[in-house]
Amino acid sequence: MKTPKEEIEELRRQIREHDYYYYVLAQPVISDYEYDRLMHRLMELEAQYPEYYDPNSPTVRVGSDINKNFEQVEHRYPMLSLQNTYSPGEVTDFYNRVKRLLNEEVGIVCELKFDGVSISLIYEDKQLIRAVTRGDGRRGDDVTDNVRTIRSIPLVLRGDDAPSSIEARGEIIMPWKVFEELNKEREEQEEPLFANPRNATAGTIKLQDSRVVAQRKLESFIYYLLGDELPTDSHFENLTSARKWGFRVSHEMKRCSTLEEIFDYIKYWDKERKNLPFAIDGVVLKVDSLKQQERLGATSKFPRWAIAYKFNPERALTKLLSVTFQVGRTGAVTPVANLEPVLLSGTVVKRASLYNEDMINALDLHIGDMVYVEKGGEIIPKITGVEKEARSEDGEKVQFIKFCPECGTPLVRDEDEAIYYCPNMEGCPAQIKGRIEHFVSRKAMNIDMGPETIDLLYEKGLIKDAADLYELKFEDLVNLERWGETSARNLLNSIEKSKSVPYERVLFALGIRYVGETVAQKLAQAFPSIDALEQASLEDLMAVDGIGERIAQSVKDYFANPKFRDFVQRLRSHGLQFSLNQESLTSKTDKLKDKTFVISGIFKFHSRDEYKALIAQNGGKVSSSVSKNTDYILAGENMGPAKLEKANQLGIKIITEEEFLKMIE
Ligand SMILES: NC(=O)c1ccc[n+]([C@@H]2O[C@H](COP(=O)([O-])OP(=O)(O)OC[C@H]3O[C@@H](n4cnc5c(N)ncnc54)[C@H](O)[C@@H]3O)[C@@H](O)[C@H]2O)c1
Ligand SMILES: [Zn+2]
Repeated sequence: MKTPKEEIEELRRQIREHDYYYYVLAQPVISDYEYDRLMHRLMELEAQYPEYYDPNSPTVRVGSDINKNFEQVEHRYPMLSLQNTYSPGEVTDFYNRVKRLLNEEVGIVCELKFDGVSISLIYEDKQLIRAVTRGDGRRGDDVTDNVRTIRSIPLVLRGDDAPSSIEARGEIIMPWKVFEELNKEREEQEEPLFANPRNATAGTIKLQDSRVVAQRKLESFIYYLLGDELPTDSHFENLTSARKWGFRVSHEMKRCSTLEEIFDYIKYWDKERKNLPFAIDGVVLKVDSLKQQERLGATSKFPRWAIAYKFNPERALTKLLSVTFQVGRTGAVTPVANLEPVLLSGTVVKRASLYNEDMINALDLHIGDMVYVEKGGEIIPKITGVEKEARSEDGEKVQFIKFCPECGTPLVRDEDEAIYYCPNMEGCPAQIKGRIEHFVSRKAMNIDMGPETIDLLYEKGLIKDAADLYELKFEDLVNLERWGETSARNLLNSIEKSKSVPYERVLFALGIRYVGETVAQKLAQAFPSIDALEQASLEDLMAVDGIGERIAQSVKDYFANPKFRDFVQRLRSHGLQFSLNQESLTSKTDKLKDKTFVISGIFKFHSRDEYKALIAQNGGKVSSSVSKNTDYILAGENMGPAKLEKANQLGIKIITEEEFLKMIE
């Protein structure tokens, strides 16, 4: 049995550890709910044993996000956290307490609790001069350059009645859609996924390259104003005015004067939050009058005039059957939990991501454990806790493997990303096959072969890398088990056809680390041939919009490796496209003379910009909206329904990519 003192110390240590993962690394290893339980237990013990008071305890201090890569700035007014609760009873207590203390009419403003990163914006002479994170509550990181890229944050305040100097506090958030795209991209690149939009935002706002921040499409909401020039005593009214000055203020805030109204608001948003385009984790209740706020004051950690009610997470309890370790094409090893199927927010969950070793250790997982699963958005569910009481004796502790499950090579750990890699790039079958799979995928070379075919050809020794595909012969294939003339011919045709896949997709197909589809397009535009790309210096590469040091370095590393240079050389000798097709880009015809096109949807053969260029080169015009002047709609997959309807109404001809390319042949 632990003594209370030991338990208090242990909790403080654990919470500090989790603060570091959460605030500094933006990679929490336990759920907020678990964290809040630890904190709650610590508060309970500290109240019971006041002799162990410590001014540095996490119960008295704001968790710090300070990062040594930024300059720290003092806050003019301390930036505190919020008292939080999961219990409706404590909301009632809060309401009764402020009424009793103030002993007069109290208005309460209910707001959404945006799940992002808090920011302080300083305006002087109506100009944004600084943006600072909460830091440790007294000083925060100066992230002005990054914040300037967020469209919904005004750089200059508008209107004659806007105060000349003011501090606006709010939340920077990443909408679900952006979050999901970012994670999808990271999954393709085998980079560690962000657990939720809050962590993705926290990671983004602390990036060193503002250009990358700009691409992440962050948004913001302002929820508090400070300064000597505020128009009224009402927090609600002031925020309403702030809209006119150019701030984005949520329309979902509501002024309430009874407990009943407050609970209606809470109930409504507990359901309705699923329909919001961004994450919220609760609602915030604030005393409306600034004078009353001042009378109530604050502790060292939170104001007494506000409370956050947090929603219970949607989670399910199920059994952990086993853990498998998957090796991807970059050698990154990801642990995956196999679960007894369980229903969670409408879908059956069988597998969950375990992210990395730190997470496995923090959860102290054993096979056979009853575990909690939660969903962070539409993506893969994750394990957020273990029901320790339900643990059976014989369940083996889950340990991260030390050797590659595919080739037996000892794994190496990348400390920056807390990820294990199999370093056997050239010999590890999982990596070799993974690279070929990537090479042939639809968005890359679009060669029609599935993982089973790759497996088979690899096992037979017919392919050892993607360049070998171009050396396959009819005789190699036709006698394979369950193959015949047709399948052999189809595959060879598909391979042959891939030789005309444009340069930027070939670049993507190479599988250079961090070079996804979009990056490949940018590189191809900036370096129109592989020779130019190979010769580019780190600075040349970083001069391209959206290419940071990490990507640039990865490209340099790729071409510095003789094995990869040789691989590229072999592909080249087979006639793949290694430069932008200058001829087709400059050739001018008037095949599309006087024709106006609207481009809509997602395309397989060329990018949207390339189609625009092709239309222009052939004498046509491109317009962004459908009107009676439109001659053709060039439609890819998932064309917008509004455009489709309009086109049908006006009787405009809709053509496919294939049809379009025929027109300019
Ligand atoms: N999982 C983990 O390991 C881990 C670790 C540390 C902290 N946490 C989580 O973070 C919480 C503590 O973080 P915190 O101190 O930032 O508190 P918090 O996130 O619970 O609440 C305070 C924050 O809410 C934000 N907020 C959003 N909408 C707001 C609004 N309308 N008005 C005012 N503020 C609004 C502000 O940024 C404010 O700083 C914990 O309760 C826990 O849930 C989790
Ligand atoms: Zn391996």
